Amino acid sequence: MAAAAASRAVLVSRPVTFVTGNAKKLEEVKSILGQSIPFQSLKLDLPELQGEPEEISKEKARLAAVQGLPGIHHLLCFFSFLFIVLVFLNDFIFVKLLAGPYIKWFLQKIGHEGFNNLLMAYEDKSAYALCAFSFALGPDVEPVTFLGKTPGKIVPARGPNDFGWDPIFQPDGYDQTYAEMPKEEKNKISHRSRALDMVKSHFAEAGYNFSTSN
Ligand SMILES: O=P(O)(O)OP(=O)(O)OP(=O)(O)OC[C@H]1O[C@@H](n2cnc3c(O)ncnc32)[C@H](O)[C@@H]1O
Ligand SMILES: [Mg+2]
Repeated sequence: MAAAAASRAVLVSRPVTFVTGNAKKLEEVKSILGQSIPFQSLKLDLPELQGEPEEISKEKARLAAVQGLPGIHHLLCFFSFLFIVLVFLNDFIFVKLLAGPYIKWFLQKIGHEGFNNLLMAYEDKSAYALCAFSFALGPDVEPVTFLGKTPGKIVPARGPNDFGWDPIFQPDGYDQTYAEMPKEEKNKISHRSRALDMVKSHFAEAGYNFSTSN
């Protein structure tokens, strides 16, 4: 497979652009990717779209490639998106009202406690964290999407409150919330690291060969 990748190696002279305005996400992506994929970050004011995770992520990558960096061809660009999707009741409409693309707004308005209060009536507090990265080679190329998922449940907040819903998400098989875990531990099992593992494999298979100075 290495030989196959080498025979179609693509020389990339620019680092990948990771589109985010969230410093905590950036910190995690830096530590998960290490030196494996050279990237720079860019904050773009993109709309928080609604719909299915994969579609939202792809559309944001398209918008980023077209609006964010006009005139640059062969641009490499990521976009990440994050969801907690509650799976109790199997009631998808309810689920979508409570979570997914609305999580940011929801957290701002009602906080961790409000989120838990809403779920009080339901015994099953199952949830999963989902991360979507869409990678666009340029404005005219269909983005490719990678989804990473970590199952768990929603619990009353525990641990430092410095990153979104980390204090109320406890992954399956752990007695700590994401917020209570050491960062390296979260990064081993998180939705984000699972999606980035797929990104890394994709890059290796595509034979991207970076020749950037940073
Ligand atoms: O869209 P960008 O600019 O990347 O930054 P954002 O803060 O809007 O990030 P998302 O749309 O991905 O995330 C929606 C919400 O989920 C939160 N969030 C994202 N990843 C998280 C994680 O791993 N743990 C806890 N909260 C997270 C984040 O703080 C937001 O409140
Ligand atoms: Mg966002």
